[in-house]
Amino acid sequence: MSDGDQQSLSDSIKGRLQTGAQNSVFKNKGLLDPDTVINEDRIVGRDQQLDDIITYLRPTLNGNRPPNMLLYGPSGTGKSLITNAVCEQVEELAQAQGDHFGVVNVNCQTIKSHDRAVYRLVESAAAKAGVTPGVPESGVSTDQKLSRFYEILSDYFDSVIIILDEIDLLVGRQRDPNDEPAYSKLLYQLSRASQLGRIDGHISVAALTNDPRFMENLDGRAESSFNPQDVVFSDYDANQLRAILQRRRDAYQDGVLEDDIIPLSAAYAAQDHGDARKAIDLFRKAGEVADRQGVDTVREEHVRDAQEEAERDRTLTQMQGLSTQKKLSLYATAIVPVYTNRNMNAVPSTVAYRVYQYLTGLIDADEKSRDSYLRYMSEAETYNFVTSEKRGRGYGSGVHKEYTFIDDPEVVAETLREDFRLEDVENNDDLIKSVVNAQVKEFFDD
Ligand SMILES: Nc1ncnc2c1ncn2[C@@H]1O[C@H](COP(=O)(O)OP(=O)(O)OP(=O)(O)O)[C@@H](O)[C@H]1O
Repeated sequence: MSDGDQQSLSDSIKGRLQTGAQNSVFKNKGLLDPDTVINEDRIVGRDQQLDDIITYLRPTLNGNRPPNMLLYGPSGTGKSLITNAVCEQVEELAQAQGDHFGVVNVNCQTIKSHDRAVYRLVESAAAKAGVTPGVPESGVSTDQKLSRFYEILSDYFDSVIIILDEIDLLVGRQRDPNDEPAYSKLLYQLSRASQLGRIDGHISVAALTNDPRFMENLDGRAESSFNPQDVVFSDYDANQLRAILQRRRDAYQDGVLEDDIIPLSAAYAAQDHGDARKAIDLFRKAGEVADRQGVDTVREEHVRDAQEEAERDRTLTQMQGLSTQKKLSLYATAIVPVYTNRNMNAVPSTVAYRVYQYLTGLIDADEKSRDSYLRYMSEAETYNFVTSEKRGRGYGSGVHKEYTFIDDPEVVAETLREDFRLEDVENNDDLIKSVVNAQVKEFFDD
């Protein structure tokens, strides 16, 4: 490519990028970003929870220790938002009166062990204090890390709130189901720390969870020393979700939203337990669909498309978490309607199980019994991948089940094939096709 050609290609790319940006239906898309921390004036409702948390944290500003808190409710009901909003204000007021108040925030979702959790606390506290962690991530005991954590808190803060988000997911490596979960041990240590004089200032813990029975899983010692004040967050209804979206309406350009967009996004999210995160995601995705189509208004059909896309993504994510045997059972069932020459929606379990048996041989996996296959498929039914119906095939022929896929079986098969072991299957496509057709023929022509 000559220099001139190169230049005109860059200009054309630049031009297309700029045109795209100018034509977007969004004005401030960041407002609909899941991680954006919004201003208080965009928070809708939650007055009771705000009041409670304000009451519990107020003592901090008078030099007293606030209580521990347990905030629970389904996902997307504002637990993190409200907690962080109050903590931010406490931080500002404390700073104004010359106190050192700190918020140490850790999301436990991906933390695999108690030791890792303690290290994350060290990292977070060090970042807040503007110092280095001062202990290595590995090679020293958990107790040394914990001591460093307490040292940072004592040296740099008068009072600290430790926010442990999704605490119920910090289970740790339990060798035995009766072992104490990592969160129980951590809560015990943190809530005992100031009582035992291991920290000079005040600390209190705010644990956030979706699990209303969280306290039941705590060890007795942890339960009595943690002893939190509860703050309950309930589902939002469609009206509340509507109000939440209304206050972020300026994420869009003026006049691009058709009237039904906000009510429809809110209604879809309300059907699905009233999760504000879902409502906001849907509201944003509808605009993304409109942008992709290059149109300048967001219409009802864009919300419906976005909702379908979201459902599909969720299904696929769930599917990727299945064990190999379950994937194989589902895959064997999905390829029957895809590969058969007949027009077929409902897949007889007899056919699918034979295809399953053939596939286990092909990829050298264990062949499970027919009952196991049926069990795996019942599970697939509870995940909403398929629906099933019992069918008799005439006198003396017994009863079998028939499975119908909720999503397109071709998409299901493709997703599952991405799994490493099912890649082998791809290389034998023609063979599998002929096995499927032979089994279908045998079943229906018998
Ligand atoms: N009352 C509200 N007003 C405005 N926005 C809200 C409100 N409640 C939640 N949101 C928004 O919904 C999204 C999810 O809220 P948040 O993260 O606080 O939920 P959560 O209850 O902590 O969820 P999870 O249990 O999944 O962590 C965020 O983008 C937040 O800004």
